[in-house]
Amino acid sequence: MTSKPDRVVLIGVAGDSGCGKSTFLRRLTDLFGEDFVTVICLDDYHSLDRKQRKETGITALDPRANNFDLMYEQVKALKNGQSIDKPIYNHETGELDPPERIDPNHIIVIEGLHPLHDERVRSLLDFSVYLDISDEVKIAWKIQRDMAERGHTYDDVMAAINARRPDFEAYIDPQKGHADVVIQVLPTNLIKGETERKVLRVRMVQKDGVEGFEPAYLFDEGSTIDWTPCGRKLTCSYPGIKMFYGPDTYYDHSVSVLEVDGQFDELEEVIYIEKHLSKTSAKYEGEVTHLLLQHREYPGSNNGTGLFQVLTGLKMRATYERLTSKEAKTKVAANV
Ligand SMILES: Nc1ncnc2c1ncn2[C@@H]1O[C@H](COP(=O)(O)OP(=O)(O)OP(=O)(O)O)[C@@H](O)[C@H]1O
Ligand SMILES: O=C(CO)[C@H](O)[C@H](O)COP(=O)(O)O
Repeated sequence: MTSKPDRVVLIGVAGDSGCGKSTFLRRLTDLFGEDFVTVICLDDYHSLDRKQRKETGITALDPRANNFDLMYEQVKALKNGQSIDKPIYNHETGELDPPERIDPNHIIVIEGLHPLHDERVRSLLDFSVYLDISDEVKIAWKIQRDMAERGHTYDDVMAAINARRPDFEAYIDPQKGHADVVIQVLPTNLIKGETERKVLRVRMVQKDGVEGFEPAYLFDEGSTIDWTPCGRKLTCSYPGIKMFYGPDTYYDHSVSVLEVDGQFDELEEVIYIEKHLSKTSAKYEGEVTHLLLQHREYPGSNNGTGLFQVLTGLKMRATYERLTSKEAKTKVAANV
């Protein structure tokens, strides 16, 4: 950690396993600096170990396999500036290891299956994102990772996804109704029958009316816009790129949606799109493009997943800056 924080800002990153949380977290630590951010994986609050889950038939996605009372107490303590002794779930052994000491930090990220499930934990969050990967894309990513890197067969991957589905739908998916931003990753509409899921349609669903969070928009705030960027200014080979912006309703609340379908051939040219976006929370024109270029090797940098992860990171930075400057002003006013 750098210096003792005056105000701990708490961020939630929710999503199923294998949905790109690690990539998003890398973008966040790049933005804030590693020492400034502490990431807590909520798997550490599993109350049933692997053997007990197997015996009872309760999955890790089921709230009964997780200790939300402890999660709440510990997250609240960190937010109040107190250190905690956090349990550790060991994915190698499937058991709990002895706890580790975690000190408060400027930014604490709680990431995993359930950051938005428990009302008490949710109420502590200053900003939240849900990574919503459609089944088609999730299968493609899982196959790519688990077959190539972890030695699983196609049938293993499909069996694991199917076994998780009922509890995923019951307990994980509904959390997206509570998130400030939902990043939806869907198959492209540009190519009929594309099954490789290389080309993606990505939507950034931004909740309206959240204090201090100004949704980014394209061209004209509140309008509905379909935009095919100019082929001379943004090189994009077949099937091209399409963007959309407009208002919508999501889980009974009003949202502003940004969408990119397709992929960028030349990442440097994303500046052309950035110039047409407003309220990005960038500090200078070109910062969004610069952040994407900094890590062009991260998966999704050449499409809407990278672009919207960067934009969401900037919104988190804006929240951090707003809350910490408010805290400082309150202290000055109170002469502390
Ligand atoms: N934006 C993306 N575009 C293409 N593939 C991606 C993208 N994000 C993630 N992937 C693929 O999905 C895999 C899982 O991503 P990542 O490790 O970031 O997910 P995770 O949610 O942290 O998973 P876990 O919780 O299981 O560790 C990556 O190895 C990569 O193959
Ligand atoms: O969804 C998960 C979150 O990462 C894991 O499946 C869960 O944590 C259980 O882990 P393991 O399979 O290693 O016992």
